[in-house]
Amino acid sequence: TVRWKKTSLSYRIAGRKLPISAAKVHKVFRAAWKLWSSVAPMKFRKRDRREADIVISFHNGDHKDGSPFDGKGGILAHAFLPGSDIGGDVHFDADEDWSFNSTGFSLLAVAAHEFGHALGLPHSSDPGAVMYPAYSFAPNYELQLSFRDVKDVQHLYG
Ligand SMILES: CC(C)C[C@H](C(=O)NO)C(=O)N[C@@H](CC(N)=O)C(=O)NCc1cccc(N)c1
Ligand SMILES: [Zn+2]
Repeated sequence: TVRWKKTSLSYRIAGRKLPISAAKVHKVFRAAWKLWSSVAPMKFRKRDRREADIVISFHNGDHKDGSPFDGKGGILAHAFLPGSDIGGDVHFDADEDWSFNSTGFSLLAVAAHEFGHALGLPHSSDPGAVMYPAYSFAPNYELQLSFRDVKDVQHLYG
């Protein structure tokens, strides 16, 4: 299993292609990190310096990392497992209708899922898990980690 050797990680939101207001995106990402840091001894700090551990960005189609996006629907985002350079980075498909309410794809739900991958978590077979492969809409206030998510992240970092 691949995991970070340190418990304090920095993340940077790169690029200008934010589909929605930067303030809202920052708020959603902080909330998504909080889901994981509330059950594992990890700290996540936003850093604007280049050498952040985790770089988060939005891209359309082929963005030269070997895993091109596919327009609306289908692949929503992907993340690289812990490691240097691109390790831990998270890419969101800029062609999706990202949203904070009931329409479109919930940026919070997808971020929580991708951040799980960035911590080293694979997909989980538990349909209620944030790490379940397929997206299922839940209102933001209802989004929470399943027992399986907690067990899996504590297995890595607990
Ligand atoms: C093979 C992977 C690159 C697929 C990609 C994924 O799992 N990224 O982490 C992905 O975007 N999967 C879609 C599958 C789909 N279109 O239903 C997804 O929704 N993943 C993100 C997601 C978001 C929120 C919750 C869950 N369970 C999954
Ligand atoms: Zn996934």
